[in-house]
Amino acid sequence: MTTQNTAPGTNRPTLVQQLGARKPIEAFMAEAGSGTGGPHLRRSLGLLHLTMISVGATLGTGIFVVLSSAVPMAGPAVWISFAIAGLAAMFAALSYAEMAGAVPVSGSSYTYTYATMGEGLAWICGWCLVLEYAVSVAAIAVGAGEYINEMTRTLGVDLPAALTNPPGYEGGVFNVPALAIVLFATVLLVRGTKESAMVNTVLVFMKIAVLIFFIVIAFSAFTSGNFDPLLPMGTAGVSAAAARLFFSYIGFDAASTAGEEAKNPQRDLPRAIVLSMVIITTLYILVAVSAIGARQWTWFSGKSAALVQLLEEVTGQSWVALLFAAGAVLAIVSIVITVLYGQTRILVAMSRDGMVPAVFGRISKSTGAPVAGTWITGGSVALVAGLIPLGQLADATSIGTLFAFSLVSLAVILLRRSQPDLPRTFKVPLYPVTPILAILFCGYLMLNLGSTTWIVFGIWMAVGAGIYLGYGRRKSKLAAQWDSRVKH
Ligand SMILES: NC(=[NH2+])NCCC[C@H](N)C(=O)O
Repeated sequence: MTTQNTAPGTNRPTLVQQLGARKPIEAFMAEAGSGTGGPHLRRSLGLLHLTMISVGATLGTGIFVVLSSAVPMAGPAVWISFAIAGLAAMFAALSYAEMAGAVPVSGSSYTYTYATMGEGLAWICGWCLVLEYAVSVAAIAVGAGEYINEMTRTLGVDLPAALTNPPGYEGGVFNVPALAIVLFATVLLVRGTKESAMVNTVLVFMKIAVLIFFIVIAFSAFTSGNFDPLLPMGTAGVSAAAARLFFSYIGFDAASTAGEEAKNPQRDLPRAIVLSMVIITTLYILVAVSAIGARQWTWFSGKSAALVQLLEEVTGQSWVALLFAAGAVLAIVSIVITVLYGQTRILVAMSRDGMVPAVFGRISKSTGAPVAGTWITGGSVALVAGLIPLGQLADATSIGTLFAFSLVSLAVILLRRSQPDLPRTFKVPLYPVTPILAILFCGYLMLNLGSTTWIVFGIWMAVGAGIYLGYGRRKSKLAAQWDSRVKH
């Protein structure tokens, strides 16, 4: 190691210069593609696997539980709430599709922000992504204990609460199912991307099958009269429910973290992102329409597991509860695989820029995966999931996610202005209306989240700023090159 670059020379940028420093897109592409300086990620994913990564990260526990709280808010028009939330998500997804096609590397919104808005916002974005990915995946894994408990109870075995809940929550000591699922995903990811993507694809098909089973059964009890009156809670109820439902659409961006492992990223990433949104929105609206068709909207209020109860009543069978609990566990496993995958790839990109330690970017020669980084990330998430009840932090993930989404839409606009001739395999329709609407939608939903959530988010960002000033600012590769740029 030479001491030249690390010496605090007078040529280093000032804080303001460094925060605004943008890294050229050509530099991202060269680092990602060339494989200089050691093994690099392998290109093994086609359109199906990429789409299933996004569907896997999105289609989750949300849809299994959320109807019970959304139907009383919106009435039979809840399917319109799903459509509105889906539209908001689709606007953001279109922006992701354009950026992923133009800058197909693994850092997702962190990279897009670095290229268009500078290091400061890029770090903030990367730190928000840790909320969206690592923290949210731990929060989701925590729910696994509940469903596994439900499954074993149907089979006549009652697992001790001490082993299925985090400490301080219903007599819990350690949430073993949460730990086990995260470790399973970690081991799988260490073995290789292709293997993980294959397992994920199978799991996604299974969870889609459970939802289709629900849709078919519920439609068999369809009564069109249940949709009259359509708007008993007024249009305000419909939009409040839409804000609540947005959570169930988060995750479609996961494919954009696979930029360096896609066989044909320019073509397939935009397609995978848009396709996954179409699949998810269709399924959600069908679930909502069939559920309301089967039961009057007032029936849903106060039922925590409305979908399961509905199936039990319509079929008269109790094993459907087991099927649904199994569906929820499968959903959690595939979310954990895909979201953990995304987090490790974002960290690979950040480590290349010096924003996080180099160990996160070390790719194994034999598996082509960032093995050390995956163990560190998976191990930490597993411990957090087993030990910490994540209530408040989980809510803050929505703000972090929405913030990252709005940055991506802003990046679309900035990049169209700064590099109009950059090859783009996908362009958002109705530019600039679509990205502007996406930003407005995200901002509106952020404002709708409670004040405690904002405080938690503020604390999270303050911690992030501290880490940047203590680490990223000093280690930034871009700032180090600044030195040489000025010298030569
Ligand atoms: N990238 C993520 N944070 N994915 C998980 C989001 C939660 C998922 N949409 C659900 O309904 O359960």
